[in-house]
Amino acid sequence: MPFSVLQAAKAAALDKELMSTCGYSIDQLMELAGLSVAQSVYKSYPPKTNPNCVVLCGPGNNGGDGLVAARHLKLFGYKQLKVYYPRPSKKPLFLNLEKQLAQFKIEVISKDDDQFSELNRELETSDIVIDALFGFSFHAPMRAPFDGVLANMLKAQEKGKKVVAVDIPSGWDVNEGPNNVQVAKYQPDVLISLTAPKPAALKLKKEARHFWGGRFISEDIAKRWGIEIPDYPGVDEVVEVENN
Ligand SMILES: NC(=O)C1=CN([C@@H]2O[C@H](COP(=O)(O)OP(=O)(O)OC[C@H]3O[C@@H](n4cnc5c(N)ncnc54)[C@H](O)[C@@H]3O)[C@@H](O)[C@H]2O)[C@@H](O)CC1
Ligand SMILES: [K+]
Repeated sequence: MPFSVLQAAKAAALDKELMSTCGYSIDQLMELAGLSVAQSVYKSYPPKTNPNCVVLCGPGNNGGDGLVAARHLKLFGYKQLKVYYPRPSKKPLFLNLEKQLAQFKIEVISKDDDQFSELNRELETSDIVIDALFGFSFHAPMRAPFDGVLANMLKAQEKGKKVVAVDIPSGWDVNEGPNNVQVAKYQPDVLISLTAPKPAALKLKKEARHFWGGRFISEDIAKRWGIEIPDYPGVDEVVEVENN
């Protein structure tokens, strides 16, 4: 099915509305976002054939979605699971997510050298790389160390690793797509759009798979914001949509 899109400013405003007048907390939305990501990964690259996964987490809520997804992926059966999180947040929500990962014995790597040795070791042994670096609050150009993280992720993708992007491929302009030199060649293999796809999703390569996740919008909100909610199958948190 084709999809309607939500401009960058609207996506941020809707996010605010959900967490104010609608009564949601960020923890709730992030949990459902991360679960959507994990379900999309499972549908695209099941653990039986792709058991090794590294989750690259940025400093904001997009990174938080990645931390949640890692926990669900462990429960879904991914054997070798690592989190690469070079600028960990000190906010209680994020500290708690890290504690939860520790309970599941999922290693979180927060230190590295200039050569990104730790990152590259994980990329080397992974089947799947989850890009949870930046979402709808990103503004180019990408600063260190994330420019280097992204460059190494792209090299790994050239070697055949599968890249799954959370909400927006990191570094893409939310409205325009890959419009700057750092990400000119970046195309994820899978994208999970949260709440609703942003205009950048229209720039996905034809072969990419695109899932719509974040099943937390009521019909009233959807109508008010001009979002056509897709038909989620059964109890799934995600639905696959056609590339426009
Ligand atoms: N309602 C929704 O749609 C929900 C959205 N969530 C996620 O939250 C994301 C948005 O989160 P945030 O607003 O925290 O923003 P992001 O996670 O997109 O990024 C913000 C962080 O990136 C840093 N940053 C921005 N530009 C940078 C640059 N050029 N170089 C280096 N660092 C840079 C900022 O200082 C900040 O720390 C969404 O994309 C989605 O993934 C979910 O967690 C919850 C539900
Ligand atoms: K991302």
